[in-house]
Amino acid sequence: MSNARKEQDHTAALDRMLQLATGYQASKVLFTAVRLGLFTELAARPLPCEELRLRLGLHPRAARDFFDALVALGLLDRGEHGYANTPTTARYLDRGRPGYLGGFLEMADSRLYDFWGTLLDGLRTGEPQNEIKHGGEFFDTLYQDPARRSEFLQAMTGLSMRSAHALTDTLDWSAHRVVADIGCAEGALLGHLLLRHPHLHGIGFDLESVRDDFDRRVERFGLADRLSFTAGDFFTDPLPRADALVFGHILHDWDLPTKRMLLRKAYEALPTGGVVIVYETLIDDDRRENAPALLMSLNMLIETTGGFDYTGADCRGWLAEAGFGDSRVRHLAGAESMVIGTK
Ligand SMILES: C[S@@+](CC[C@H](N)C(=O)[O-])C[C@H]1O[C@@H](n2cnc3c(N)ncnc32)[C@H](O)[C@@H]1O
Repeated sequence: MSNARKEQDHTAALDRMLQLATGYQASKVLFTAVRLGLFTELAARPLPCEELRLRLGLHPRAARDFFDALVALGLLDRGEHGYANTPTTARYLDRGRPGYLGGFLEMADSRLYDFWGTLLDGLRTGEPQNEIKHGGEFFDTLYQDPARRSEFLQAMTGLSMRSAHALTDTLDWSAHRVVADIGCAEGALLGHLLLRHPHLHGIGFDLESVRDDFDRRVERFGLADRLSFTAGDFFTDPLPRADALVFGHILHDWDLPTKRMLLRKAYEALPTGGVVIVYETLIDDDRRENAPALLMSLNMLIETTGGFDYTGADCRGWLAEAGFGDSRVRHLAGAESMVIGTK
């Protein structure tokens, strides 16, 4: 390799490193815009700088820099009528739209941003850095505060939306009748799936404390005759009987013995020919490429006592141990993939 080429490579790698080093600034600009409701404010029409500033209650000193930083980051457009949403922020960051993803960003800001500040402590001790840093169980502790519970569950809906759509569209559902979503949160996956596939019935299985949030969200779908909630604890209760069981972002919350236990329970609950669908930010088998999945695994260090993300090959191994004769990995959307095991 020539010296000039080596120098170019260094420069590119250095630029990338510096971009990573200041990534928290860009994150915080995005979080703050979501928290201010800036994208919702722009839903009806573009707004000139001064009007947008006044509506958001910002001091004049840095408002223009803030808005133009969002333009430079590709999160706003600016034209003759002022600042406007991009097609993507209009679709995903306007609180009035059904695809609103801001719940996840709001939670990333209000909880995770500070918790990640003590990543080093987590790496040194192996202990979570969130509300349970000084003891307690994650879901029990979080769900004691109804506002935090709802914020978390809405965040899950936002986080899982793209995979839920991909799962609905890419899998052949014609052979299935009853689908149970284990740890269903607000039930958005089942709502979307059942609207698209009218022959399906759905069971959302989650802790009793999630029931109200589930009912509130699925009411909008008008699916009361085909979609129900079963309260249960997957540590102590059997899983609902269904011919397809979905585990979305469940296994990564727990340690290896729990992951194995849940897949064994899934095997017991399914009829022959039934399927289990596990979806997450699966790490690539060589553990070099899917950075969001590896960062998600570190997020499990921050959030849980024993959770971690894993590769498709890992999951296929656990499925085989649980008795599933056949399994395959399929990409869903973005950094997420699913593993499908057939009994
Ligand atoms: C990380 S969230 C994933 C939610 C959803 N599946 C998704 O992908 O968006 C984990 C879910 O598991 C539920 N959960 C936690 N512990 C549980 C338990 N012991 N039994 C049943 N559900 C549980 C939580 O209430 C929460 O809804």
